[in-house]
Amino acid sequence: MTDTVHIDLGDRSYPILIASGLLAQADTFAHCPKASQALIVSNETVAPLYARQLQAALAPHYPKVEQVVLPDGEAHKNWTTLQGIFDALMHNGADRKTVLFALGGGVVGDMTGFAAASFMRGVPFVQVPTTLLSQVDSSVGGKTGINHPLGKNMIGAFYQPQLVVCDLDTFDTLPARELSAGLAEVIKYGPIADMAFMDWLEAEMPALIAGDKRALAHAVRRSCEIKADVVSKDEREADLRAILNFGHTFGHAIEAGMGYGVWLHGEGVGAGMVMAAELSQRLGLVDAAFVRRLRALVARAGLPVRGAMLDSQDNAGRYLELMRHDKKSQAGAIRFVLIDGPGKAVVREAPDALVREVIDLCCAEAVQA
Ligand SMILES: NC(=O)c1ccc[n+]([C@@H]2O[C@H](COP(=O)([O-])OP(=O)(O)OC[C@H]3O[C@@H](n4cnc5c(N)ncnc54)[C@H](O)[C@@H]3O)[C@@H](O)[C@H]2O)c1
Ligand SMILES: O=C(O)C(=O)C[C@@H](O)[C@H](O)[C@H](O)COP(=O)(O)O
Ligand SMILES: [Zn+2]
Repeated sequence: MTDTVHIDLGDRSYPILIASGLLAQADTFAHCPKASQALIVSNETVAPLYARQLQAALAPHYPKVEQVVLPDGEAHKNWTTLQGIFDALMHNGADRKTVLFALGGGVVGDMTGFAAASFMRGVPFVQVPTTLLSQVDSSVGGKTGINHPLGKNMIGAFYQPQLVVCDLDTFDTLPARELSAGLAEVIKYGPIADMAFMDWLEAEMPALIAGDKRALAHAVRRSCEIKADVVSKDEREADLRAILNFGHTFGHAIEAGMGYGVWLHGEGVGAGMVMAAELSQRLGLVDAAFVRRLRALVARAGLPVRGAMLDSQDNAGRYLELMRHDKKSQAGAIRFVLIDGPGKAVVREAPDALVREVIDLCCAEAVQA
């Protein structure tokens, strides 16, 4: 049975379909925009696994279905790879109705969405996420873009897909490290919005790690519900949507500071959530027991609970330098997503001295789960 979560954005509303076997069924795509051509955008890892199935499912709906295969990895989330999508569109004679299908994880999804937002000033696109992370987070909500060497997702656009298709069977081929990375974004929804979901995650973590489809289906559904609710209230991150950035201020600094692809996005978010929780505690917003609880859950998901060392001379200084580029910063002041009591997030500044204390503590070898 297919679960459907609706994201309510007026004329930009769309459904998120969640089930096993969706990718291989032509019916899944019956209500996609009509066009003379579709372009599947995937990468060298995912295309050999799933592009043939998707091509067959799209064939009854589009006279021509083309493919472009990108290099794999966060290090390729840049202008050069984006140009490859535009080249494929131009060489295939794409027009304003051509539909792009993003088949892959968040890297493919973010770049395909940005290509769709900008090609001919906007063509439709569909998200077909194949990682846990992309099903629970990146395929939903319309943040698209590429990285700058100094900062994550610095260039992009808000641009919503027409449809999101979460086929749970794609988890069958997902490496364990990528499953854990996806669990970071799942865990995030508990402290910021739903402590009952955090209780559920604590109980079901062994099943999730083992790839149990029942548990994963619930995690995808509940994550999409929470994200859809937040995005529908604040599509372009005027205020509320920033809570979805919990763990990301530190995490993005780790990704950029280590070099894109060394730490996975979800790994940065895992350690980043622990660091943000430590900072929340120092500001008197949560108690030590809550921080311990979150750290233990992150560790049980197979994620790092310590930050990376970015600079042997002045590690905290390097974090601060990178975090000043964060999109939430205002007038040079870094704004953090903090936990203001379990299940509630707040976005605010923190004194540099406290931030340094947290970085020094969390990047030291002694910190254990
Ligand atoms: N737009 C948003 O709201 C949003 C939200 C969260 C994350 N992101 C972005 O998403 C990216 C991370 O996404 P990700 O974790 O999916 O990483 P990813 O796209 O790099 O995919 C992870 C790895 O798994 C491979 N893969 C994908 N599906 C597979 C499958 N079914 N079987 C086997 N291998 C598979 C990929 O080829 C890749 O090597 C980051 O760039 C992050 O900034 C965006
Ligand atoms: O959708 C959002 O809003 C998020 O913040 C989700 C994050 O998980 C995601 O990594 C997002 O791309 C980060 O946004 P950014 O604006 O900090 O680049
Ligand atoms: Zn994220």
